[in-house]
Amino acid sequence: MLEVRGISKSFGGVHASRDVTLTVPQGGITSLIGPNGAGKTTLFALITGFHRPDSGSLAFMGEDITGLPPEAIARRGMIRTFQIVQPFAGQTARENIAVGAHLRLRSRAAALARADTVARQVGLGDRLEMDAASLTVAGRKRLEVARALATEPKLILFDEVLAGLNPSEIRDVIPIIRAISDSGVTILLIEHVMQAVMSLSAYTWVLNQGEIIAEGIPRDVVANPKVIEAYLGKGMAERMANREATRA
Ligand SMILES: Nc1ncnc2c1ncn2[C@@H]1O[C@H](COP(=O)(O)OP(=O)(O)OP(=O)(O)O)[C@@H](O)[C@H]1O
Repeated sequence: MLEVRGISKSFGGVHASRDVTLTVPQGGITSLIGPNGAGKTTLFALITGFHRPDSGSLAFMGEDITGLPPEAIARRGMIRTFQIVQPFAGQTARENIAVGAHLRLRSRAAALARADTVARQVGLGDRLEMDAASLTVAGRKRLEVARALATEPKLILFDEVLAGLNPSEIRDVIPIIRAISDSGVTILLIEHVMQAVMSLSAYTWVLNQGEIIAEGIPRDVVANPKVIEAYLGKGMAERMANREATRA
């Protein structure tokens, strides 16, 4: 569905993406993990046209999308969410979600009706009249998901939709993500909450310093010494390996 081929991007001397190649299959949920600063958000921004790659190419649904702006990519059916949700203050949750719906619907009434439908899908049906700025963090995260869904995407890139939520809020949102996937929308998520990565995603790529260092089913990937080293640092990874060896 999405093919990322040899994408690289530097900011000054920082190689935020180094020759990243991956293919997201149609249907289901896959994920992108990696320590802070690994280049996950940058890769989302490159895929969805917010940054231009220095080299490499992107194809979505079999068509080249390299260099297209975000709106053109969204029209083709690929949308991202943002880690920091910034709703339009002074507008209701319904109006905020309708902004997404306007990508495909010109009529105000149709966009507002679509907003109502997706708000119910994400459990915001009872907060449509609230000023979006007064939503809680969990409410804002749902709003961001709804705004993306309102664009009628084929593929959604979720950037840490669970960040900042408490365990019970996370438990509430996981079934919503699963239901979106079951409705036929393909999902690629960036997530630090490992429990969610393990329970939701069928396949994961691990980024470190802009590079993919491992990929596979999450259970195997989190046991990979290279991945443990990337998260914990070399010293800690070696100590863990020694402890395992002593136990065996
Ligand atoms: N616009 C930019 N200008 C300069 N440097 C940038 C820019 N965007 C990202 N970077 C740098 O690129 C690297 C990757 O950052 P990125 O935000 O993609 O990582 P991340 O894996 O999403 O991190 P986190 O998990 O903390 O959100 C970092 O070193 C960051 O400082």
